[in-house]
Amino acid sequence: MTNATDITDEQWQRLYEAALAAQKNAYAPYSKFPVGAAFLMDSGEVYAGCNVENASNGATVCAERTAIGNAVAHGERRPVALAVVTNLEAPAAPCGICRQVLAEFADDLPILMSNPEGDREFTTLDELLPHRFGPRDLPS
Ligand SMILES: O=c1ccn([C@H]2C[C@H](O)[C@@H](CO)O2)c(=O)[nH]1
Ligand SMILES: [Zn+2]
Repeated sequence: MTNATDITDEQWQRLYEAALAAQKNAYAPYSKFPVGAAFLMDSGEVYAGCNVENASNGATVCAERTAIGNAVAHGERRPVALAVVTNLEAPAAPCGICRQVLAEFADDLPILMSNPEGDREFTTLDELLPHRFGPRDLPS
């Protein structure tokens, strides 16, 4: 199982920079809360995304979900690390919907939560979503 210590400082830095760059493209005219996210996949490739809001609030998509969609659209399936950048002083964790979406593609996942100042906190999907319902729970 991949954990934060399996990811090198260089890999975390690369992910952070990709998430920070994507955050600059966030479409967040309603919340004014831009978010960037970037996944390192088992291929070694990095895929980023940003939140894309909508005048119909419920149609808003979080950065984590546009980023995983970007990875999946490139044929990738297995994320090994995630970095999320928000403008909060205390870096924010992915929302509940995104946690469930992450659980579709990873059993566990080290997650870096950061901001443009470079403050860093680490968590994992296991910590954020214990006792989850996932693809393994469906009858085959
Ligand atoms: O982890 C998070 C939390 C929130 N948002 C977005 C959704 C919405 O556009 C804005 C405010 O909730 O932030 C994300 O992209 N990721
Ligand atoms: Zn979310």
